[in-house]
Amino acid sequence: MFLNPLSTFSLRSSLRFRLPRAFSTTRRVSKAKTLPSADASRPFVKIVEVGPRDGLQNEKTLIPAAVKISLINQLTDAGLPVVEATSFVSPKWVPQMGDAKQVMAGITRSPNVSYPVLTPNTKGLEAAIAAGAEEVAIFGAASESFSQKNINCSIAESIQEQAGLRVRGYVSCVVGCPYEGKIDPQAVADVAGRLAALGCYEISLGDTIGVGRPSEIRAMIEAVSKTVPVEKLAIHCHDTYGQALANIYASLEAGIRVVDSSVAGLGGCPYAKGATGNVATEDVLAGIGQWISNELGRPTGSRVGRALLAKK
Ligand SMILES: CC(C)(COP(=O)([O-])OP(=O)([O-])OC[C@H]1O[C@@H](n2cnc3c(N)ncnc32)[C@H](O)[C@@H]1OP(=O)([O-])[O-])[C@@H](O)C(=O)NCCC(=O)NCCSC(=O)C[C@@](C)(O)CC(=O)[O-]
Repeated sequence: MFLNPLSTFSLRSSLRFRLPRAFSTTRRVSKAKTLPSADASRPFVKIVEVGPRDGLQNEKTLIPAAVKISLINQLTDAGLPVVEATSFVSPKWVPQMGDAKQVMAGITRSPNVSYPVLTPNTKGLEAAIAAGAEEVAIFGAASESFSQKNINCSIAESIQEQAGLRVRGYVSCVVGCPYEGKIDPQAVADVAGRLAALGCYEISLGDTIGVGRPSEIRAMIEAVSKTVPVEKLAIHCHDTYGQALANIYASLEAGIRVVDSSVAGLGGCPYAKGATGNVATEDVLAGIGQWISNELGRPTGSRVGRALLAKK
């Protein structure tokens, strides 16, 4: 019998994590005067599962569509509220996502779950709509070189291409770029601001190559939140140097309440050499579980949480 390992996390009850008092306004004011405080009206964290898209796009061996469909269905059954399903990009650039239409046709959609798909241009958008996508994610980079390598156009062109949509937006390379090195937080704020101006309901800030440190993530969020309200921001951390959980913690302190993650830590970007997978959904859940247990002054009741934490 196949045992769904995610079921051990009781995901259904942990889709939205109520934050402990450590993140209440009173305790945060002294820490971050310039950032909007986490407050009682936003006491939950939403997980956006990106495993089927970001997680699989860089796999060298073509994965059968049936396996991708089964993965999405299992993640849906586990209770995740958002499962990014695939991307409508050029199969010449990312062959692994060449079956996007088939995947969209094969999944069993839950009315309570969103299945955004990544679209780089109008052609991708049209194909996504034809395949029944109800939500798309668009992406720009904070680095001009990464934009050229990733989607073969400038940052400005990438945003123009998709103007007029109400969609989720990504900004890649928010602290570091594989081609340009360190990225100025203001460059991130500029791209995020333009995506927000297009009407993106949420903008996910991607540490694409996982080089960020908590202090840099915090400074970057501080800069972006002067342009885009922190309520509209999400964090998307790759775990190349094992800093993703610390960076997510810093993001929560800075007021972010949406965290992208990928089951089993799958992932990587074909145009970001050396970048490893996203932070694992299981680790985010175990980390948050450990954190709330600490707040409550008792050990976590999760066997998987204990096993994962024992390894750290
Ligand atoms: C944007 C393009 C297409 C430009 O690629 P191009 O070669 O400049 O585009 P083109 O307009 O010259 O078209 C070339 C060929 O692709 C076709 N084409 C054109 N568009 C599409 C499409 N949508 N779907 C299917 N086919 C398409 C088009 O029809 C043509 O076919 P041909 O005439 O040669 O037979 C290409 O660069 C591309 O597909 N890039 C995708 C790269 C990608 O998927 N990267 C990974 C995602 S980003 C990421 O992972 C980061 C993120 C979001 O997770 C956040 C983070 O971690 O920071």
